[in-house]
Amino acid sequence: MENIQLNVEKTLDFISKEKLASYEPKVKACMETLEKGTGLGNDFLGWLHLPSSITTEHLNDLKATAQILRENCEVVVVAGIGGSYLGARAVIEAMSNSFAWLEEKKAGNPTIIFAGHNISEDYLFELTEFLKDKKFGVINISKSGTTTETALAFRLLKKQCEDQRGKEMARKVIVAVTDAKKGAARVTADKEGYKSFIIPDNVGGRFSVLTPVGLLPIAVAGINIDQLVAGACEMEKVCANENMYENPAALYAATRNELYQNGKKIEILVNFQPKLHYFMEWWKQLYGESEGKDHKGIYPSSVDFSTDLHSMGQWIQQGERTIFETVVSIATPNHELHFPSDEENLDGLNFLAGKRIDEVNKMAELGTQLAHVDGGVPNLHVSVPSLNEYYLGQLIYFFEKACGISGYLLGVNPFNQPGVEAYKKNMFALLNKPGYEKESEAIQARLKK
Ligand SMILES: O=P(O)(O)OC[C@H]1O[C@H](O)[C@H](O)[C@@H](O)[C@@H]1O
Repeated sequence: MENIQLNVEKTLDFISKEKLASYEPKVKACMETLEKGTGLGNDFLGWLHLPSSITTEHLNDLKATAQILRENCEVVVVAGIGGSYLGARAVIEAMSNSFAWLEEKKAGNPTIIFAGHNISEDYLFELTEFLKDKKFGVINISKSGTTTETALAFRLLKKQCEDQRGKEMARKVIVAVTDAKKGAARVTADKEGYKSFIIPDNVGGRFSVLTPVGLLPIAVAGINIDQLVAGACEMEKVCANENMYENPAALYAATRNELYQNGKKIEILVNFQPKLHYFMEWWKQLYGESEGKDHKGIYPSSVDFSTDLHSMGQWIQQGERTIFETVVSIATPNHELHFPSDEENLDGLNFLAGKRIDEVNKMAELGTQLAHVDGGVPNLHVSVPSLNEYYLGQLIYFFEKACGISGYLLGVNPFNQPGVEAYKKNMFALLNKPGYEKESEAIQARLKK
């Protein structure tokens, strides 16, 4: 079977081949540091050999739990934020029919919706209203078990589920994915007797999609987790290659770091397939939290083309030349649709008659690549044979491995996120959370100035 392929040819007008080649020993050293666990953040390397360590027994346990939720729920609400949300959403959106959410909700094939990733009163009000006449279940996902957004949504959902479905059924259709011992989500799960799955200590949130954090909701959505893991396993092998040119993760890490050294401070991840929108959101957290620290790091952004060619296309073509693009391109669509011919040809589109829609999309992609490279935007290209679980698994592992290497090349700890705490501290102080008395006083004094 083919694998995903990375092509960096279209960056070579901007960085030298020789300079890129000089990364080979550095990349090799970073890979060794990851393997030996001798680098910064080395207590968070559980993702590195995660795919190949997943057992059939574990997958069966996840599938059995997923089946209980599928059988007993018309809707399953997945509560989580950041790494406890984006991976599941990325895969579920990529693998679902774009209009499935408009169909009637059915037990046996529940609709998945997400909560706990914002603090919007309107969102939560509308969600609780929508759930009023639904047989719903909840997957409560939080590694720390204390994240405010998720805990807030879960308290509302737990109560509503118990009120609507009774304590006994609620116990059946509420599942927790959290730490083995710590945190409020663990305490609640143990006390209420919920089925629970453990997030390993050594896997950070943004690297956790192949743990129950991602696998459980993905299985509940009826998506093949065996294939997802199989794809990741294949990439685990491919991305262990010491030859940089045969290892897409190594080559991607080297190329983007050399571009960064040449003033390309922003990476835009591009898709021509709207189902990949949330995959790009997942990627942004992965790279943003891993590399954006010590006043360094490429700013990860994303666009959905051709939609955004009609909004951000202008900026990309002619704005400040500090950007490069990485296109994730699906080679063959899953469906066939031919453009019809029209006798009157009032719209003048008969030159497209008989063509597949994807042929037009591919010409948009090629035309965009040529235009943007001409306009001074280096272009990396990741070709994905087709959009399925297997290749999503490959993409996930490829980007994770590249992220580890890239962070070490940059000289940061890719596995922590200390900067995220600053807003939380202020919010807790402003809300007078017990334990934040000093901070509350200080922040109130500051606001009075
Ligand atoms: O899984 P949780 O502990 O609830 O954390 C959810 C997310 O929130 C945090 O603030 C971090 O920035 C993320 O890295 C993490 O994935």
